Amino acid sequence: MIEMEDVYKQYPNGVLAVNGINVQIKQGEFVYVVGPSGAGKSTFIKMMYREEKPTKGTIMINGINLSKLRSSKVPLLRRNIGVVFQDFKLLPKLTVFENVAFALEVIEEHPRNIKRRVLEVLDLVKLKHKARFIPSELSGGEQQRVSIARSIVNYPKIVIADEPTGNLDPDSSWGIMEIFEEINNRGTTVVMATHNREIVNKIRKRVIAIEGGRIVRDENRGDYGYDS
Ligand SMILES: Nc1ncnc2c1ncn2[C@@H]1O[C@H](COP(=O)(O)OP(=O)(O)OP(=O)(O)O)[C@@H](O)[C@H]1O
Repeated sequence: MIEMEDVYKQYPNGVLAVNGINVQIKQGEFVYVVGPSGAGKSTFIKMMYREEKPTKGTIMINGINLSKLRSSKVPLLRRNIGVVFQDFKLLPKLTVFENVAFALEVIEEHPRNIKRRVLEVLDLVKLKHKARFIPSELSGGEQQRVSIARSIVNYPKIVIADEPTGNLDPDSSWGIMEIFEEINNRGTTVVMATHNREIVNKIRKRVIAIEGGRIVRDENRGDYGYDS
């Protein structure tokens, strides 16, 4: 469960990016976050994985109060939340396998378990056959699939994606969405900020629209609702 109560975020330069948000997202939901550029979508989701701290208000993630979470405990939180970015953020010199294995090596998982789990998630994203490739040898869509594999390798309860199809062509984008749906079908909460109208209107899910740092619409099976 993700819960925000009366959450505000003002950046040091004075911009009020989130202006009083109250929301609850239950375990297993799939939520799109939509809205115009600069509306506060990224700030809203960055606060869920403590990339940004709220200026005011309470954020609870699976019972953990993020405002009270010590910095030393943030890595522990991140292990339970997978994050996917628009620009993939893969390590360029590591192979696909190594990029995905990295998160398990950090927590000193047994090498045998690492291999089994990495191959399992690479199979889910249909990239087992490219385990030895490096990112520059892959298409954008394939690189994003690696980054999704990396995000779920620790069995997180929540996956947060910021504009995951933003750099991809339509075909690759639909492939990425199939994977997110599969992850969600297995019980993982998915929160996705997106500008992709076609996807939001076709694969109907809960839609939270943000404008000027506030939630202006929150609908189950909602539509994208903007022209561009
Ligand atoms: N680190 C920062 N420091 C100062 N201001 C910021 C910072 N990050 C974002 N902002 C500002 O906060 C507001 C909300 O930005 P945010 O990135 O959350 O919007 P967004 O809805 O995700 O936009 P986009 O769709 O263009 O990604 C904007 O005015 C932006 O300029």
